[in-house]
Amino acid sequence: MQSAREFNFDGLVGPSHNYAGLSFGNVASFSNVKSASNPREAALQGLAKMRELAARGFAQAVMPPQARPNFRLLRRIGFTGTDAEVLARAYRESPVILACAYSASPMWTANAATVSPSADTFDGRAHFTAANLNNKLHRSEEHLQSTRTLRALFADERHFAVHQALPPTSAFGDEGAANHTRFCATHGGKGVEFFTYGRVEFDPSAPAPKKYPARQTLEASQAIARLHGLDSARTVFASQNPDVIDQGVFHNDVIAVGNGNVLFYHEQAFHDEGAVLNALRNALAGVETELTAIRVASQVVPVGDAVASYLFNSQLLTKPDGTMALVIPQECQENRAVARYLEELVASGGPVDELIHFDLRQSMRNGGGPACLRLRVALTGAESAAMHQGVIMTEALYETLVAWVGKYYRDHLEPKDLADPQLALECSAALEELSRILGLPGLYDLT
Ligand SMILES: N=C(N)NCCC[C@H](NC(=O)CCC(=O)O)C(=O)O
Repeated sequence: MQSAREFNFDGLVGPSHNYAGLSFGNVASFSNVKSASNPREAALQGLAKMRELAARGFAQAVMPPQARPNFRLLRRIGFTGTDAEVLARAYRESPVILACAYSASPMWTANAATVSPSADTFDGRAHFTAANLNNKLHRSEEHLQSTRTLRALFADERHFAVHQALPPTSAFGDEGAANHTRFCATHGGKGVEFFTYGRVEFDPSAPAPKKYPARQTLEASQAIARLHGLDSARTVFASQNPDVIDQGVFHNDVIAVGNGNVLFYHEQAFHDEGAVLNALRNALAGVETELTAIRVASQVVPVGDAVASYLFNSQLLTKPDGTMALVIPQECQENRAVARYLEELVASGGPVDELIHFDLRQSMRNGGGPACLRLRVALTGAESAAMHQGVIMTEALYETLVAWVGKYYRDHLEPKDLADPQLALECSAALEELSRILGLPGLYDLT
């Protein structure tokens, strides 16, 4: 068995970060619609998290933002003319579609792809499938750039396979790693891949939410397991609890997180909690690992508090000494039930003995916590040497990116600002420089 480390690829927030209320079913996105955003602060908050985790010795990398506005989308739906004319007409006729074309949503890289480390796959390569995100217009074209970015970062086909997104139809609704967790004894050893879904396209009698959309289907999860060549004995599929989707749990990573042999979850997360635990225990027995389940009861933390604080949208990270730290948003400290629970958790003598909290308010107001902002990629030594090195977070890269943000980002964006042609020019100048900073000259197809 080869040893491996888990890299967290955090999304760098793009210069057009704004609040447009585009995600029906995501409570924060809906409640902050049309409020003013601060893209500069958003990017700096994300960078501060990356810097701190890198400084603590965790393997940390950065995933670049995507080109905005998405002129390709706007032109394809009939907004023609010069760039300035396209923006003016879109703003006049459909400001919400203009907001979709401007969304900085690729910052939530947990939704960029599903990743299976090489220890789990049939051909011993790390496999990635870009997520089609076809439930929401503003996210439905991210996969084009995500595939391009992943192929630029993981170009060596001896080590990596990057699959294009699944067909963009509701049967294959796929939201990437937000509904996927891997359990293992060590990152380099064989693991159990755990897929959660909210709906089954071809079984109308299967559980499904009534009020909000289920973004992930069983069919999509199964397709990814097939593409990645996973062993069925070490793959578990589980239905989310549709009632919690209807309370704002639009991705499973809003109600559960896993790392190593630990599943940290709310008792209402799954449709059939007992069956999920049994399936995970059985599959883990095959890799000689015992599941540690940390279950949070509704009496202690009601679902509403979990959604408001993003307690479970935390990163559970294994420290060099083998204990785990929970990376939480500061909203967890501000919620009484959650803060009390967390005090008890770290004092309990269990695997989690440290809390690391961050101010991620700008992202949180769109429903994106610490776990949304990162894509986990477990890599062996040879694989991490083969990936593009320019995105690995170092103190020097941090300083460079802070200066870059200071040069290009606004500190105030309101809906009316999206009509300003100057903003589009600022965004494209910023990305042009960023691709030079990261050493990825062909990263963007700006034609
Ligand atoms: N849980 C995970 N992994 N990711 C969070 C994604 C948040 C994102 N919000 C948004 O896209 C809001 C955009 C707006 O309303 O302006 C979404 O709903 O897809």
